[in-house]
Amino acid sequence: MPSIKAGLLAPAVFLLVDVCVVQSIRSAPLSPLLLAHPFVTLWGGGLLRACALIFLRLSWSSSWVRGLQGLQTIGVLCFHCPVYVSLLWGLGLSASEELWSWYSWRRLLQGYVATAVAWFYWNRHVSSLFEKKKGSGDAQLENTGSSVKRLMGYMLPYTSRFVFVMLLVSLSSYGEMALPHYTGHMADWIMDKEKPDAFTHGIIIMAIITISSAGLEFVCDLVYNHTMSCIHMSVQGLIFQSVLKQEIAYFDDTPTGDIVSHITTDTNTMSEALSEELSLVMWYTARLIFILFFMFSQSWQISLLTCMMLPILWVIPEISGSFVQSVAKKVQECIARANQVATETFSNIKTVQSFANEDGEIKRYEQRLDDIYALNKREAFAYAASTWANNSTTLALKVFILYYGGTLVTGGNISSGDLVSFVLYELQFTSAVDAVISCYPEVRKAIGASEKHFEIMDRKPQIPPEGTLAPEHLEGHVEFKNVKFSYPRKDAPVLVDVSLKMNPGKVTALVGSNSSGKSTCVRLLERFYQTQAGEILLDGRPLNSYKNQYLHDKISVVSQDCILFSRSISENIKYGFEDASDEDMYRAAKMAAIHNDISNKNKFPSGYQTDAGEKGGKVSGGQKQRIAIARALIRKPRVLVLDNATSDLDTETEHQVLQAVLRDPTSRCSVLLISNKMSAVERADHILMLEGGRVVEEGTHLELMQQKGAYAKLVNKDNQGFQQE
Ligand SMILES: Nc1ncnc2c1ncn2[C@@H]1O[C@H](COP(=O)(O)OP(=O)(O)OP(=O)(O)O)[C@@H](O)[C@H]1O
Repeated sequence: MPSIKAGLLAPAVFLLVDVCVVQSIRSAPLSPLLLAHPFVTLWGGGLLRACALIFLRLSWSSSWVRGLQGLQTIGVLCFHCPVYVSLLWGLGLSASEELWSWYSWRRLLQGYVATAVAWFYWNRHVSSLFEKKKGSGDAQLENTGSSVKRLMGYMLPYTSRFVFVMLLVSLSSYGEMALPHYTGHMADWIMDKEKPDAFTHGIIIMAIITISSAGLEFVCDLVYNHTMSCIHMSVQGLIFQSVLKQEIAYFDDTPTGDIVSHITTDTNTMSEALSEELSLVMWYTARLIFILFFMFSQSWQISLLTCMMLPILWVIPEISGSFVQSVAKKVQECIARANQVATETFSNIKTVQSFANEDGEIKRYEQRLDDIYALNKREAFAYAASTWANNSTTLALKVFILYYGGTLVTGGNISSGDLVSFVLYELQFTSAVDAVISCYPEVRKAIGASEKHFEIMDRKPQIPPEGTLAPEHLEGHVEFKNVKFSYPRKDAPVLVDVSLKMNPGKVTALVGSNSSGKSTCVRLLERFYQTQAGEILLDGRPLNSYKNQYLHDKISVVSQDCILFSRSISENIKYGFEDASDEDMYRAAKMAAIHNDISNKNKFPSGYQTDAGEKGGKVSGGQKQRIAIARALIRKPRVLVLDNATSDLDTETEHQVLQAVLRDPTSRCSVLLISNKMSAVERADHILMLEGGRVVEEGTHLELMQQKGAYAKLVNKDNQGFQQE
């Protein structure tokens, strides 16, 4: 209650002061000089009113009064009458009555109504088009501005198409809006005995306009939708590109589902909202302009009246709609409570029956149903009242316009045809204004959504720029020098101090318990992350000085979860290396000990053309791993990393693959073997034992077994597990 009082106090005080000022001017003995210049009195009076109210505004603490709204209201209240009278005078219309009666009670009351209407327009609709969201500042406006600029940037290559579309929209809207004009005049032409052909001409013109407008609309929609889908595709492609460029840490932090939904669903929603809503805003704005043009050219008096009555048409559905909504919400809550009783009863049916409380539960449920029934009655009443209120205000407006229009027709100001056209325009006008106002927030929302897309597009991958080295010949020597590393957003270091060397033609094995950091070493070698201290050298040069593409060609990694794509085996082996010859593919498959399997029609019915199935579902685990190894070997890498990639192979096949790789003169590369199978590790040339991110032991299998340290323990544990199995 106090807030309502405080809210009403400002307008009440302003009203009182204003009435006092106007009545003082009215009763003041005006000097003969002023009487001779009524315009000076008119404008001077307005100025005096404004000064008094502005003075009051300065001494008022209410934000509404002190804000822009207060100033606008004062402006409309004090100057609408001087402006109106001056306009009448400027147009050569009779202004004498208005000039001498502006301070009468009737005019004063009319002035307040006009001010209230103007306030409503500004407050409820016009200002909402420009308003910033609560709590957001200039930054958001700036963001929106820059997003609009960026979006325009994507539209720029299609400028000629958009100009064409705008032209078609204007022509089609003009045609459409000219129809009510002709419809109205049909009434005049039927009666016109002097021009018997006018009616037929009118019909022909209307038919031509209708067909042309529909044709233009069709072409316009076609061009517009095609252009928007081109823009959508290019934006989606750019987002995909920029996401792909991000560092691996970005993918660690961002769930894959989010990324995919962002690239597909979010961009789709944004584009659809932008293209659909923007097209609606475009169409209805064009229509609105032409409707206003035709309305004002038909009768400026009824046009002004319609504009003034429009807020009533908006405010009544808003009030009645919110009442219906609040009752509907209560009904939903009541239904939920009734459901809760039913769920509780049925889920605890044994307890209910054992206490013989069936009747009690039925009563409880019936009480809830009674509540719903009572609310349903209220909802039905509210709905009927709201529909009645909406329909009767619309009808009242029409009757009012017809009455006023009728007086203008009988007064000879407009023809009856003009009035009919006007009523038709009035129908279109309300729906066009409604459409523009309801679509605009959607366009803003879509622009807001685009900010997120641009954020991703602008994101710079947080890895140092790639190097320039791409030497023709690479030996494949790898050296980790006192490498220290911890994952982003993870404080504890994963690698504390790791030093290791890998040499061409040799197998270096990395072993250790789970989470000791083995795979992390591989990720660093692939340059997915950056070391925090120490360095990784490839042929004596820092890894970062090599080109990315070159590095990934020369270092091939096969991991345990090797993924095959739903394509042919041949396409899977040549993945990312499509230019490779079939001979290269056979060579790689032979080295990976999979060629014989693929050539066997019982296992692979179409040989290399057999489809691997989704995620390689049609291929066994061991075959999948060997195909993945062939995929790595086809590139003739200088460093081959097998990170648990031979877990599904028996020890003999694994050894056979490694020997083939090491013996082959063209691919005599450095091999890093990470495996939980100690039998596979045994044959490595050099073994490093990792524990807590440190190399705790290193040497050959025999040397390490003799040390009887951590490695020996691991081997013994593995053997025990094997024996138990
Ligand atoms: N992307 C990541 N972000 C944060 N922490 C990670 C990430 N990947 C691995 N880790 C953590 O780093 C540590 C070492 O992981 P790593 O995968 O290198 O161990 P591993 O020795 O290969 O283990 P396993 O034998 O089980 O595969 C683990 O504690 C793991 O939880």
